[in-house]
Amino acid sequence: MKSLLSPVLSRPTMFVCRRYGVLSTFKNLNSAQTMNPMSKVSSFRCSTVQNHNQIRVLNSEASGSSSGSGEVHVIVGPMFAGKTTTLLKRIKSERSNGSFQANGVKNSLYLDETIKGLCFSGRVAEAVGILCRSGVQVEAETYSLVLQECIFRQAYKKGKRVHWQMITVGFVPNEYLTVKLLILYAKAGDLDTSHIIFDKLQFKSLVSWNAMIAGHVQKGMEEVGLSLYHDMKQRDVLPDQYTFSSVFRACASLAVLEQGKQAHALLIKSQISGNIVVNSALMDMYFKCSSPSDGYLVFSKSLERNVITWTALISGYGQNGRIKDVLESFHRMIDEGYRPNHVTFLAVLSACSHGGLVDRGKEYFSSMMRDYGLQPRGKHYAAIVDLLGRAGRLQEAHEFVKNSRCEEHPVLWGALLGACKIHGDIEMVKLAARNFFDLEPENAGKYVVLSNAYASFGLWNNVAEIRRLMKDSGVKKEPGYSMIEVQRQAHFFFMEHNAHEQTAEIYKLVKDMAVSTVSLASRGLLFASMRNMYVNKQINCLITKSVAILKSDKDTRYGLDSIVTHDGDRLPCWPLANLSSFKQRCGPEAYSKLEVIGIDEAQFFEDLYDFCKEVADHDGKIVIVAGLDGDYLRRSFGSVLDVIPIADSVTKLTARCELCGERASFTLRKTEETRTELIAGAEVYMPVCRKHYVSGQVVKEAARSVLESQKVECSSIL
Ligand SMILES: Nc1ncnc2c1ncn2[C@@H]1O[C@H](COP(=O)(O)OP(=O)(O)O)[C@@H](O)[C@H]1O
Ligand SMILES: Cc1cn([C@H]2C[C@H](O)[C@@H](COP(=O)(O)O)O2)c(=O)[nH]c1=O
Repeated sequence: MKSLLSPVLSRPTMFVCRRYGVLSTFKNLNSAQTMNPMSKVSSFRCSTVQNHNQIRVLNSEASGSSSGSGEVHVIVGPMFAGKTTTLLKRIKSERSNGSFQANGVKNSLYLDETIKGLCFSGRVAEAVGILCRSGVQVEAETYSLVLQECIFRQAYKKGKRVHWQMITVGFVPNEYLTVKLLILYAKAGDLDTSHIIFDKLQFKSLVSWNAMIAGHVQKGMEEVGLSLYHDMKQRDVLPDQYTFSSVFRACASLAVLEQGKQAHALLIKSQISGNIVVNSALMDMYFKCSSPSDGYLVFSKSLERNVITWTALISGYGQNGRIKDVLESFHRMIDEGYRPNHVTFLAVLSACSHGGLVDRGKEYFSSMMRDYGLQPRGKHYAAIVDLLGRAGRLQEAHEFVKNSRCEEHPVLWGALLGACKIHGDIEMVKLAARNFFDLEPENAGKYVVLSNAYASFGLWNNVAEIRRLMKDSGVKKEPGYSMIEVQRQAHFFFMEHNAHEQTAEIYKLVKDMAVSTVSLASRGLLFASMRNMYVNKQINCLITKSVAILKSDKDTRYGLDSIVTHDGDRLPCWPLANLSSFKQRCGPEAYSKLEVIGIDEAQFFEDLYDFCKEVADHDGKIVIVAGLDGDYLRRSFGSVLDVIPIADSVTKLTARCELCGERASFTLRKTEETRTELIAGAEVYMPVCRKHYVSGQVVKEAARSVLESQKVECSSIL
C-alpha cells in the first residue's frame, strides 16, 4: 500500500464524525496524476457517507484524471459500514450525470435485450420510451420485467403506457401478466380499471385478491377492502400475511376493533407465522382501536422484533397518551440492544411534549445526534418547539427556532404558531405567522393554524379575515376527522361539523371529562384514532447515464434481483455467479453502451481482478467495487484487495461498534461456524472496534475451550 501513495498522501486522514459510516478516502496516484503536482494535493479527500456533494466532487475529479479512459474505485469496510449505501449513491449520482443514446433499435430480439438491460440498470423511463416507440411486440418475459419495474418504482403512468403498447400491437397478456396489470392499476389507485381486469379473471388467485384489497385500503376505501376480504373468504381462498396486513390496516383506519379481532383470530387459526409487517399492522390496529393492552400482547408474543416493531409499540403508547409506557419502552428497546431511528425519536419527543417533560425532551433531542448519529429533521425540531410552547416557554421556543440549523424552517414557525395558541402571546403569533407565511406560501394548512391561533385569542374578526383569504385564493383544506367504533359501528366526527346525531351528548361528556380529569391518558384514548388522510410520495425519474449493477448470486439475503442496503434502500441488479459471464448475458450492443458498472459483495467474485482490469483498461468503463476487505478473522477476503493496485481511489468505511459506539473497522462473527463464506446479517455478524474485536475473540475462545472440556468430560463418563 505504501508504495502506492506519494509521501504527502501516505497517512490517510480519518474524518471522525458522530454519524455512522465514517469514511476515509485516499486516492491512488496513477501516472497522469503524479506528473501534475496539483492533482496530488487536490485528489486527497475526506468525506462522510451522507455527504452526497463531497462524493460527487470525488467522482468528477476522478473522471477528470482518467482523461476519458476507464476507472476503478474501491469501497471497502466491515459489515454495516455503508458500502452498499455508498455504492448506490455513487451509481445514482453517476446515472444522473451523463447521457444515454439508445437509438437504432433494429429487431425485436435486440429490443428485448435492450429493454431488459435498461430495466436491470434501473432505467425504466428509457425502457418504456423505447418500447412504446418501437411499435412491435416483445416477449411476455420482457413485458413482465418492465411492468414489475414500473410497479416497484411506483411509475404507474409508465406502466399504463406499457399496457397501451400491448393493446396497440395486439399482444394478448397471459394470466400471469394480467395479474401484473391488475396489481399495477390497483397500486396506482385506478380501482375502476383494476375491477374490470379482476372481474374478467378466469381464476381469481390469492395474489389478485390481495392486490384488490390492498388497493382499496391504500385509497382510503377501507370498507370496500374489508368487503372484498369477506368475499374472498366465502370463495374459500385462504388469506395470507399480505391479506392480513391490509385487513389490519383497514380495521385500524376504521377503528373497528371487533372485525380486527376476528381477523386476528383467523390469523392464529391459519397458523400463519406473523412476520414483522403483519405484527406491526396488528399492533397498530389495537393501538388505533384504543386497545393498548392487546397491542402490547401482540408485541410481547412476537418472536421477531426489530426497530419497526419497537417503534410501533412506542408510537402506539403515544397515540393512547401513555407517556410513562412510551419512555419505559424506549429505554427497554435500547437496553435490549435495538437502535432507535428517526421515527422512534419523534414518538418519544412528542410524548415528552404531551407529558410536559421539557428537560427530558431536550435531553432526548440532544441524544439523537450525540449517541445515535441521527440528524434531527424538521419534525423533531418542531416537536421541541411544541414542547417548549406547551410548557409556556415561548421566548425559549422562539430562540430555539432562530438558532436552529434546521433546513425546514417553515415547519418550525408553524409549530411556534401552534404553540402560541396554547399560551397566548399575540405578538409572537404575528411574528411566527409572518415567517410561516413568507416561507411557505403554498401551504393550505397554514391558514388553518393561523385562524385557530386567532380564534384562541377571541380575535374573531381576524379569523373571519383568514377564512375569507382562504376562500378568495381558492385554498381548500380537507376537513380533519376522527373515527371510533362503538358496539361494532364506526362513528365519524368531522371538524366543525355537528352532523353526528349524538353530538350534544358527546360534547357534554367531553366537557365533563376535561373538567374531572387531567389525565392525558384518557384524552389520548378519546382522540387516539385521529389520523392523516393523505401521503405524498415523490418519484425521482432523473435517469440519464447508462449503468449496471452486478452482485454475487450467493447473497440472497434481501432478494436476488436487487442490491439492498441494511436500511432497505435498493436498486435492481444482475445476480451473477461470476463476473466473466456478464458481457455475454448483457449482450454486446447493450454492453457497449454501458458507462458505469457497480459491483456489490465483491468479496465473492473470484474473477474480480481480471474483470475490473479488462472493463476499465480495455473497455473504458467506470467500475465501482464495494465489498468486505476482511473476513470475520480479519484475513483478506476474496480478491477485493487484489484490485487496489489497479484502483484510482480506495475508500475505507467504518461502522459503529455495536458494543461501545466507537468507530468499527472489523466484523465479528457471533457463532462458532468456521466456513469463510457464510451469508447472514446481524443475527450472525456485528461490526466492532479493535478493542471489542480482540475481547470478542478472547470470549469466543474461552467459550470454545469450556465446551471442548465439557465434551471431553462427557465422553469419558460415557
Ligand atoms: N453498527 C452499525 N453501524 C453503522 N450502521 C449500522 C449499524 N447497524 C446497522 N446499521 C445500518 O446499516 C446501514 C449501512 O448499510 P449498508 O450500506 O447495507 O452497509 P454495508 O453494505 O457496508 O454492509 C447504516 O446506514 C445503518 O443504518
Ligand atoms: C465477515 C464475513 C461476512 N460474510 C458474508 C456475510 C454477508 O452475507 C456478506 C457481507 O454483507 P455486507 O453487505 O457487507 O453487510 O458477507 C462472510 O461470508 N464471511 C465473513 O467472514
